Amino acid sequence: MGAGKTTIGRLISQSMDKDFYDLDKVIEDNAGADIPWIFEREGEDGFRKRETQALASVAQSDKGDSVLATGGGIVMREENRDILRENALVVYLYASVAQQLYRTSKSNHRPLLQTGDPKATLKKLFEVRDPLYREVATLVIETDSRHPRSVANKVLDAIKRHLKEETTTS
Ligand SMILES: Nc1ncnc2c1ncn2[C@@H]1O[C@H](COP(=O)(O)OP(=O)(O)O)[C@@H](O)[C@H]1O
Ligand SMILES: O=C(O)C1=C[C@@H](OP(=O)(O)O)[C@@H](O)[C@H](O)C1
Ligand SMILES: [Mg+2]
Repeated sequence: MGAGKTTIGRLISQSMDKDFYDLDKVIEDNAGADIPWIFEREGEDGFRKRETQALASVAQSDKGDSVLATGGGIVMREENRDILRENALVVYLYASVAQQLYRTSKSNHRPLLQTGDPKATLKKLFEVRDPLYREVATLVIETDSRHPRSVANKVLDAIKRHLKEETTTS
């Protein structure tokens, strides 16, 4: 949370002239309710079920030609990691816990952080999720000391380099 997935995803989709989806928005549209409401009524489990359904449906309907920003917890389920690996070039936007805390502090739309100690929560989630992101990612991009436009340019360059390497080695 706060790595910049939604912000950077939108920027790179514009630069690449591709459609952009934010999985949280897909979940909200399907549910006709926002994420805090889903967590309140259905708990995290209910949200995760909706998240997997939404990911599977985007992966199935999309021809692999769009940019998808996921929610931060997408790597928690093995099923989701398999879908990502099989259908996408996955970019892990790395942000330190300090940056995550700073960037998420302006919004109260993340139910998991509506606790007395969001820093401790982010730290705990980071310890579990960072290795899972590294396992599933094609590219890892560091975001801490960069503005969104500069992160987006770094992602675009890394994708171009990766695709070029893929064509020269195949
Ligand atoms: N590289 C960055 N540097 C500074 N602020 C950023 C950066 N990336 C995103 N932000 C800001 O942090 C907040 C959270 O970004 P968001 O894209 O919603 O993250 P995520 O979708 O990963 O939770 C937003 O206010 C956004 O403008
Ligand atoms: O990390 C998580 O478990 C979550 C991250 C959120 O998305 P962002 O990572 O875009 O904030 C959203 O999916 C939900 O609040 C749960
Ligand atoms: Mg987001």
